[in-house]
Amino acid sequence: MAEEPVLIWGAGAIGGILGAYWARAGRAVEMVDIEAAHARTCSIEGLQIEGPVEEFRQVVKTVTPGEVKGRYRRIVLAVKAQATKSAMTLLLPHLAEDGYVLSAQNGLNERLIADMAGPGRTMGAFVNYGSDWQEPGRILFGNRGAVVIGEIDGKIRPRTREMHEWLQVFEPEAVLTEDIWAYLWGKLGYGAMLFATALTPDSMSANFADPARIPTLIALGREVMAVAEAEKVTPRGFNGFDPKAYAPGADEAAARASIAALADFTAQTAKTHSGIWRDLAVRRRKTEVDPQIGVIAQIAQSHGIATPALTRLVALIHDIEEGRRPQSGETFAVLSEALGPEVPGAEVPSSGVA
Ligand SMILES: NC(=O)C1=CN([C@@H]2O[C@H](COP(=O)(O)OP(=O)(O)OC[C@H]3O[C@@H](n4cnc5c(N)ncnc54)[C@H](OP(=O)(O)O)[C@@H]3O)[C@@H](O)[C@H]2O)C=CC1
Ligand SMILES: CC(C)(CO)C(=O)C(=O)O
Repeated sequence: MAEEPVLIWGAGAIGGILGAYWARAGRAVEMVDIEAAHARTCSIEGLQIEGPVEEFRQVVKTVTPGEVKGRYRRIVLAVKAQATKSAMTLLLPHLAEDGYVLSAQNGLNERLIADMAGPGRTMGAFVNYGSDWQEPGRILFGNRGAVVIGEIDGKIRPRTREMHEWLQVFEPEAVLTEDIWAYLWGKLGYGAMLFATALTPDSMSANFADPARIPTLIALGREVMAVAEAEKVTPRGFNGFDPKAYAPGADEAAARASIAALADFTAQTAKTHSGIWRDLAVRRRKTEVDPQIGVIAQIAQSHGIATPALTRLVALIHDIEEGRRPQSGETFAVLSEALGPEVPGAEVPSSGVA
């Protein structure tokens, strides 16, 4: 009997790459995407993966949500966080009773997926490879990065091992964890910094290497790690992000060493700018700031923790989304200002937008 396909819901930068690698390895995989032209190209001419990691073209059967038929036991969700609810509404009729949704996203989407599908039908993943959807049928694979999979209750089941093995087809160093939340919170710390880099036109690496911006980047990491601690999560590190370096009371030198490692890691990718920067500067659309960063500020409030940098960051990203501010060094300086004069770089330049 033919193997039952894994369904990837969202065939963009993250989902499309998984689909292309799995199909190339002969795995049964199908994809769903709302971009009809992209779905058509992936199905007929093939999805072109390009960039320094590997270049190949691979046909992967891809349909639009309205064309999905039947039920699937294994669905990988790879849409932006703000599309999670609408994508889940569309996919739930196609999720088998004994199936599950594996989130391959940034943020705490597993919470919403568990609310909608049930905790028993939810699995988590943390992904840190870098990729950009370029146009229908073309994705840039900029760099390899950490890939981790785990159950939201921490228990490793046969299905977890099965999907770990699938992920290893794509990333041989993929990790199977009993604490996926530790990685997701680690990525939230790094993610907050990435949102700050997107306030500017500069590359991720240039931001991490800029002495004037480093104290603010560290402050963001610290705010997220303080909230993680209040949530009783001990974040795990990856690709230069060392969560202990940003923990309450940690040494400043450790945080600076982690920022230097992030400058180095992000210097070695063909994806020079974050997905957030790309949403703002290239796709001209809303970012994941509310479900990814706004949500941390909300959780912080429930613990009575102040997060001035995260709160200001959310407002500044909204300003850029809505055309009230440019992506500029001045906009970054407004973020630094939220931290008070003791943080270097906090003074807004006279030409800046207050
Ligand atoms: N790209 C990267 O390097 C990394 C991304 N991530 C995270 O991975 C997640 C996915 O991001 P990424 O792959 O970059 O995003 P993309 O926008 O490249 O891909 C998502 C795809 O899903 C489509 N889509 C949107 N809504 C639906 C829906 N309801 N049903 C089916 N398809 C839909 C999108 O179409 P449309 O564009 O028209 O909305 C798009 O083609 C995000 O949480 C991101 O933060 C994590 C690590 C790295
Ligand atoms: C930078 C990256 C690819 C993580 O490495 C990311 O998560 C993003 O673009 O938002």
